Amino acid sequence: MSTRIPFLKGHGTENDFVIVPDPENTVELSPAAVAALCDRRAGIGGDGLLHVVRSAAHPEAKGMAAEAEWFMDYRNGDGSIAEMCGNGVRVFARYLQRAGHAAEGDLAIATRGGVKTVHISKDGDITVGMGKALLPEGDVRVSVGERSWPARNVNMGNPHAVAFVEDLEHAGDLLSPPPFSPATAYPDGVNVEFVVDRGPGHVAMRVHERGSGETRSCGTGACAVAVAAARRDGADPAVTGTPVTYTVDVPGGTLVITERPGGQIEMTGPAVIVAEGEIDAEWLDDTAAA
Ligand SMILES: N[C@@H](CCC[C@H](N)C(=O)O)C(=O)O
Repeated sequence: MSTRIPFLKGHGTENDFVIVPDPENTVELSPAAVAALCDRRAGIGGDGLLHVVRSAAHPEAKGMAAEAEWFMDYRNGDGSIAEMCGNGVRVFARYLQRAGHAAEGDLAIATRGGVKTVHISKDGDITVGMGKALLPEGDVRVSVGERSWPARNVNMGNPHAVAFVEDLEHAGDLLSPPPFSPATAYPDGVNVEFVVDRGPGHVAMRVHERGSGETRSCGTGACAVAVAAARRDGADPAVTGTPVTYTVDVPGGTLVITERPGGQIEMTGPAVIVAEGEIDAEWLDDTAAA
């Protein structure tokens, strides 16, 4: 009988993930293996994969082990690596709670974007301290078909281009990455958000994620959108000393983003585990090798 690898499936505002608990980092997850697992027809299906490893057991996270016991080794659905995943880190925390590795309250999680603190609350939502946004200077444009828009360049550990549009339908089918200019703006690719206003402090977005395609939510993207909207609206907590909160509707739900006067951004939203099972290791090896 072939070896079985435990997995779970979870989502945060319908940004969905295959979760592979692997405390001692013994499961080899090549890019091809991750893409096979995230395949929605031939695999389990997911926008990305959360490899759950003890920080001390992962070469990229050893240095964070004193601060955070667990490392979120996040991968995009195409197998590529990203610095950070805002919905993923909440789902990661939910898994740790379910597995008995964490209780309600605060928990530090190591990510490639540094150590993040999540708060698991009684009401079921999970808040994550996302750190500060960087707003690199430079004009960027993104386009879809004949239309193009100026985009705000926001870095949440990973790169985002935020475009305010008149109608979310103008983003089209988002089956391929929206072109951007100048072509040198994002040498490692970019996540692109299309945003419309819904009311004061309230916006809605669609996103094309680097390495995953259009997803029903993106946590880092929602934070980038909230910061871009705040600056557009003339709100900067560093100047006023007052926190600024935006509600961001995504196709899969709603996220609430608050930027504090020190620049720290907090994101609150749901995180759900929906299933668990076992992966056939022989299938995974064969598929990844094909
Ligand atoms: N869905 C995530 C972002 C995942 C990484 C992104 N695709 C990238 O390549 O930067 C989120 O919730 O933040």
